[in-house]
Amino acid sequence: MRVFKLMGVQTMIMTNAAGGLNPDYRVGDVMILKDHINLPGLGGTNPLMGPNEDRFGLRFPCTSDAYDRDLRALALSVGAELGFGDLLREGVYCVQGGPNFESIAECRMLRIMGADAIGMSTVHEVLVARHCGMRCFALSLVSNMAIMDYDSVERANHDEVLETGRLRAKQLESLVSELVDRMETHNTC
Ligand SMILES: O=P(O)(O)O[C@@H]1C[C@H](O)[C@@H](CO)O1
Ligand code: HPA
Repeated sequence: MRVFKLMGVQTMIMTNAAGGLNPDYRVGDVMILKDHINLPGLGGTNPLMGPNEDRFGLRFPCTSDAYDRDLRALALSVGAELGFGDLLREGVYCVQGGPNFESIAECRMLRIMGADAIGMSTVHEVLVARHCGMRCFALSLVSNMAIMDYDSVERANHDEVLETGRLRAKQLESLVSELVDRMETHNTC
């Protein structure tokens, strides 16, 4: 992120695959991140740990405005214009350390905590990007539904994640391309 910053990048667009926790979500939905829960961060692991690099940003950065409001609104309208507005959601992404998928009890806890989707990436990048003043937009492809039921015979697996990625690749490509075409290049932060 800091190399991008030094290269003059002002806006970061990030994508990930995530497990759906919100029962209204379906495999193949696309969730625009409006906020996150940084589980490793709450546990004391954070990419901004260590001496602060003052030339990049503040020691104690704010995260309540991590995901740019204008870009979120633009993505929703672009998705609607492209004809897949019904797939689009806005929600809270929770990051865990991985590489294992979550247990049933963990999924239930995360849902109670307010997470709509669970994954293993993106938040670290967002924290460093925001620390140095870059505008952030991120979306999650709901590649699988988290297992919440002890009677379920389903198992989270990476093959399903990859398969859903292939299924939605073209739509996500057009969404991101159109977003890039239309977004203002100036940094509003
Ligand atoms: O897009 P990311 O890397 O967050 O994708 C998720 C997390 C793991 O890399 C993988 C697990 O299936 O998908
Ligand atoms: N959990 C965590 N990370 C993920 C998942 C999941 O269910 N799906 C894709 N990445």
